[in-house]
Amino acid sequence: MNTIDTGVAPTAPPPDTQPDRDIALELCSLGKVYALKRGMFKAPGEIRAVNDVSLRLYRGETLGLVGESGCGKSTLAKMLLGLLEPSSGNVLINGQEVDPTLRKDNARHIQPIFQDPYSSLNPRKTVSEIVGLPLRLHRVGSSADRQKAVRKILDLVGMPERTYGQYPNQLSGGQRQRVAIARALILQPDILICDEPTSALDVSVQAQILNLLLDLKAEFGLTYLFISHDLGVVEHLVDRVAVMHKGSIVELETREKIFSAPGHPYTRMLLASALTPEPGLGIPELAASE
Ligand SMILES: Nc1ncnc2c1ncn2[C@@H]1O[C@H](COP(=O)(O)OP(=O)(O)OP(=O)(O)O)[C@@H](O)[C@H]1O
Repeated sequence: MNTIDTGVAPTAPPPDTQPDRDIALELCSLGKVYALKRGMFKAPGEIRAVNDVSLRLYRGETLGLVGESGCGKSTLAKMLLGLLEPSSGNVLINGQEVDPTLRKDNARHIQPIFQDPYSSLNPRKTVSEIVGLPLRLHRVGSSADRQKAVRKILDLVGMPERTYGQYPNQLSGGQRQRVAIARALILQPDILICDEPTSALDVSVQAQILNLLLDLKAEFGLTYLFISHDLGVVEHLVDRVAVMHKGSIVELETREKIFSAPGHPYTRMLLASALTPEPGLGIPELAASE
């Protein structure tokens, strides 16, 4: 997507308070400033990548986070996962503050699915080793229990048994993403951070993976933060949408409201500039198998 300059200064949406709902993930005035070193052509400085973001993910919902490239989506995701320390504010998972030094503990509650399954899978490990590794690291069960759990989850994500001993380079793109999903789920987290999980895949495979994510959410009652610049995909998947612009959330509304009556000028420009979804992304009807 091209850079859009609306000339509109980000303004915070009204506070998100739904007192009767259980909060899975809460971001409190989260900020990240990257320091820039002096280069040959540039003076030292800083980039405010995420600016005072407060958001709640209610248990069982899918919240879409949309915005053009460079608006701070991945920086935000990394802070939620404890992969990057916030410059200000904090993150609460199930009411507990995330401590970036306790990444292993966080991993039991929140897991990522990234855009490129190839680079996120260890090329020297087999499918079952990759999926079983979190269980070994967390010392869950006996070796036999772990093998059973790995087979169960691989079956659930639609991986054929013949692939269990294969390496990532022997798999299709869609299969690699299925393995990444199985690995994300093996510790039974409550929350998945899906950062552009289908944008590296062919359109037909995208739909299968999105269907799979929908099925898994229903089966395990998961909460998703679904980060995407593809508004066509977001419209099919999410309950609410947070629109991010220049590091700030400028609008947070239900999917219906965002797509039928967007309130912020930036949201309107984003929708106007979005490409029409490609044919074949009528997600619910497509089969979830490869
Ligand atoms: N490690 C870093 N050091 C300095 N600046 C960074 C670093 N990582 C990201 N940035 C800058 O922070 C801003 C937000 O980047 P980020 O990757 O979070 O955006 P994004 O919305 O995820 O973009 P994309 O959709 O292209 O991945 C950008 O201006 C980017 O150049």
